[in-house]
Amino acid sequence: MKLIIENISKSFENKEVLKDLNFEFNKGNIYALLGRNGAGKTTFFNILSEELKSDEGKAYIEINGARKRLESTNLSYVYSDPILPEFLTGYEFIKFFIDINKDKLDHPLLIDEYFEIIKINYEDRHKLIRSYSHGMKNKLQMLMFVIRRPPVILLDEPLTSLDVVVALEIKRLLREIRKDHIIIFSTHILQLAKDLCDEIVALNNGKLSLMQKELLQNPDFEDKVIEMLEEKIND
Ligand SMILES: Nc1ncnc2c1ncn2[C@@H]1O[C@H](COP(=O)(O)OP(=O)(O)OP(=O)(O)O)[C@@H](O)[C@H]1O
Repeated sequence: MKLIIENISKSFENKEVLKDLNFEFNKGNIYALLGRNGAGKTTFFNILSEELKSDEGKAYIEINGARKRLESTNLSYVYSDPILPEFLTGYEFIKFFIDINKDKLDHPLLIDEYFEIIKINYEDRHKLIRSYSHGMKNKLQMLMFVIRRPPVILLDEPLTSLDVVVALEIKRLLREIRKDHIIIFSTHILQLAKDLCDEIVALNNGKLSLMQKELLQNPDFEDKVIEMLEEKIND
């Protein structure tokens, strides 16, 4: 399975943010998407999830050699600022989410079993989402891909608001499911990229480029990445 990016460009007014992106992401890998503030990482994710239209170019998904347009149903998108129905309880929301997706789910777990995975306790499950902390909302968003297991999972700075225990559990979960998915993870935390990711992709000057894998093993990893991002932005 592959996620294929072909000639994607996007400008806002006269600012060219994404410049003719071409790239292939492969199943079984967790990709760290690195870039400076304002490099266009969220814009790229918004285009993949069809929340934003590209000016040019398209994304495709190739499964068993058959290629089709990437659709929002092929992916789960975990936003850095969770967007959830605040007027429902966590439990009501997950029940609703399972109901609307039930035709697509293979052996779904019980609602409470899902909450066990993300360690939201019994009492909190029945509170309004409005009262949840940022980290709890983030965990609830994560459940959406845990339940639905779509081919492509996009995570926009998701672990920063999670406590260390839950962050570790989510990392474990991502490692466990990676073999069946394409996971792209935007982060500014270089140590996290090093810990969790198989490949590093830089978004710089509107272009995507794969960094050398050996960089992950390099003891000066952080310095090298910073150097690379600085160099590219000054080109
Ligand atoms: N809807 C919009 N209208 C105008 N400009 C926008 C819009 N969305 C994004 N931009 C601009 O596009 C550029 C890329 O923004 P984007 O949020 O994609 O960057 P990012 O890499 O996710 O940044 P960060 O790491 O700071 O979250 C920025 O200059 C931003 O101001």
